[in-house]
Amino acid sequence: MTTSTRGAGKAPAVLVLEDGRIFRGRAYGAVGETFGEAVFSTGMTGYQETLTDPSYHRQVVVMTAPHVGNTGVNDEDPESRRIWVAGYVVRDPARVPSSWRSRRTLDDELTEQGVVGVSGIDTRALTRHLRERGAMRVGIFSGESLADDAALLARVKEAPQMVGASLSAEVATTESYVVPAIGEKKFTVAALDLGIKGMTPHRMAERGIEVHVLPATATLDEVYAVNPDGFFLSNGPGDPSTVDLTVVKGVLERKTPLFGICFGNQILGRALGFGTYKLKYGHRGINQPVQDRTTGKVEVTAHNHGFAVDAPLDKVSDTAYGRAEVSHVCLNDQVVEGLQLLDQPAFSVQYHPEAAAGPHDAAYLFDRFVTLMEGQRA
Ligand SMILES: NC(=O)CC[C@H](N)C(=O)O
Repeated sequence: MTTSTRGAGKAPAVLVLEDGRIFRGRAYGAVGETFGEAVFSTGMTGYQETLTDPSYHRQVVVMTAPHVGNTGVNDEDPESRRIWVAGYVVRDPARVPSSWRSRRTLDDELTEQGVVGVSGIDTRALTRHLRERGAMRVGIFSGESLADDAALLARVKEAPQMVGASLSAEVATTESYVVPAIGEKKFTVAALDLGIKGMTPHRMAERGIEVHVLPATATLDEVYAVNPDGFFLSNGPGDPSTVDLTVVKGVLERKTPLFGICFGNQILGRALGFGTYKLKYGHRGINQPVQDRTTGKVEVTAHNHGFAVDAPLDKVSDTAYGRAEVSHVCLNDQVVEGLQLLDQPAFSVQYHPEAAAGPHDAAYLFDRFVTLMEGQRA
């Protein structure tokens, strides 16, 4: 969806929302044009992790934090091999980054990777607009010879919608690979890569898990070929209603311990027979309060989701795989943030316990997965 050229960093740029609202600023990163779904992230830090999270594929991310790029770009924090956001919107980019880890400026990195952005616009007004009207399609256009606004708006209206988009295959690995356990190997996990972040297998490896990361298209036979103690469903971009449920249902039938994160939670939900729906503007950021309904504890958590599971909060549901309940809920809006099965070892969360970036409150969920795998062996 993106075409771009290098250089001309301060060219005029225009951001056009599909409802006709327009913001004018200056080019940030590559000069050119791009289209996607406009969403906002409330994370004050962690922009490298956000940019490289494959779940942001086809989304134009608006940063509510007014200063972005202050710590530059380092080689340690990316969550995948490239930047995935379709476009980037900031108020006031840092001109001089400062960090002992910084290797280059964020502007240079965006330019290098051909990511079209815009700076110098009122991101607070834009965020309030998206909050009131909901996430919607957007285009960013920059360069010296911009077409008139009506022509740009017509192009935005031709861009694809997020509802109905099947995107995992565009971001996931095509070859399986192994992330070795750190220290003594205790378990083997088959992880379906629907757009996995690098920190996720690392969090498992830290707990003695050897993680076999499999392409999104892996079959049930390929999952069981690695002789897994557990099965993991990753985060990922797109609409969960487009995902084929054959593999996850096969895993549930065999009662293999299962853990899912974000897209994985939505897929587990659908496999259990719950619906998924699009939130008005979603949850993105690293400061979202979630209650674990099992313990009553509240965690501050990292989120990036535009869809959610439609499951009853007030009762246990009977599913094809036994009883299921909502284990976690977002305290801002009562959105379902986790599911657990009561008759077999399977659970998932809608948010990001791998915490890259984000607070580490939810790290215990990886320990829960280990406990389920231990229970299955005992
Ligand atoms: N981070 C994710 O896994 C996102 C899941 C899904 N694409 C959503 O937007 O809700």
